[in-house]
Amino acid sequence: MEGADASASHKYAKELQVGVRVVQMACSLCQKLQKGSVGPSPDHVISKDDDSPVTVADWSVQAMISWMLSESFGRENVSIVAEEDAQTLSDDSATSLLASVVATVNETLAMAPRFGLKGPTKPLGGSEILDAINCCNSTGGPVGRHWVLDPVDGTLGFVRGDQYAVALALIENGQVVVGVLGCPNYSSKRKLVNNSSVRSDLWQEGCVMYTSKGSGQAWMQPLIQGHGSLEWPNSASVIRVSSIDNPVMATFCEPVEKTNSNHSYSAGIAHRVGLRKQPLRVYSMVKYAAIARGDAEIYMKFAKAGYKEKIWDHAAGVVIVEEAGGVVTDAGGRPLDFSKGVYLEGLDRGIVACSGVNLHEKIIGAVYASWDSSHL
Ligand SMILES: Nc1ncnc2c1ncn2[C@@H]1O[C@H](COP(=O)(O)OS(=O)(=O)O)[C@@H](OP(=O)(O)O)[C@H]1O
Ligand SMILES: [Mg+2]
Ligand SMILES: [Mg+2]
Ligand SMILES: [Mg+2]
Repeated sequence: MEGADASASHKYAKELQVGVRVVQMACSLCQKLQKGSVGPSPDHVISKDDDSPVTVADWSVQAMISWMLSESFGRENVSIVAEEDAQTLSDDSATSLLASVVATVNETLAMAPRFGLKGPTKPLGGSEILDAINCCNSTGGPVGRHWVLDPVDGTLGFVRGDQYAVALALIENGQVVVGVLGCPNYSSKRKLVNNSSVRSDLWQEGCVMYTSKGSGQAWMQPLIQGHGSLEWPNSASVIRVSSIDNPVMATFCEPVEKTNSNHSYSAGIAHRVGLRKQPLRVYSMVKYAAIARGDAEIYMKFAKAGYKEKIWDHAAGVVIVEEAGGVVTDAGGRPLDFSKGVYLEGLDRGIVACSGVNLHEKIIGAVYASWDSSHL
């Protein structure tokens, strides 16, 4: 694997290599569910206590990655902070749901050798799979190593056959040191377009992006197709942020759902800064991927007051954008703090990711100038 191999002597070489491979496996799992070749219909959605959606894909990816990380690094060495828990799946009324997760996970683990990894010698049972999901209950913090996983980020995008991401990061002593972002519907060849009606089967293939902190480079490889002859190690290319720093030419992206980010506030900022293009509304951390790859220059997210951003929604994307040459801060211009546990504690108003300092300064300046008139 270029990129990860090129830095084989690097401190995080093994973490990066395993991380990229398990995210490749997870993307393959999600694509199979989305194509309906395994498990229930991808739009079979269960509502969590906070009314947000979860699917077989979310649980299956979390179980599979948790099992593979434990297998690769030793269960006792692995601390994982992840979005999902297995409470609903453990319920007596959820036997068919659990059966779908068990089948999906085992089918994916059986493919591990194709991705250069070792799977289990026999299929995992329901209790092992529940255990793999439940052991991702670490709360992170300022000391030690913690993996951070969003098994399916942008579940709504996944359900709608649109953009979604598998996001895995490693935090060491409060700093994000490895980031891997799988984007199954974001072609490594085609640009992102503002058209949520484009069906995923027309996107052909997705990509995985990855980096380690301080490497000064971020990489992208196409998805390994789960069929045909597998070519591993796969080709990888360096990605870089856009060089555009004129607001007139810049594209900004933001969440699709108004409930997740204040669209009218970001429109006000865009106007103040002199952005002319329509916002690119994209589900999930694919927004960070678009900045890192140079398909867009600005990402803004202004959640409602009182909403606390979680580390798994940002860790992988932030380090990839930074190493690709970009800047990510809160809306006050301060770096995001991944050392305080599950939440980005102390976050000032929102998140601003930019391809360069020039645009970033303009956006932060506009936030300061406009805050009094905002309605967040
Ligand atoms: N109220 C509210 N405000 C802000 N953010 C919220 C909120 N509720 C949820 N979330 C988190 O947002 C994640 C999806 O963010 P996106 O940027 O993909 O939003 S959007 O779907 O494009 O609208 C989503 O990630 P997933 O749950 O992994 O899909 C949530 O962690
Ligand atoms: Mg969710
Ligand atoms: Mg998420
Ligand atoms: Mg999620």
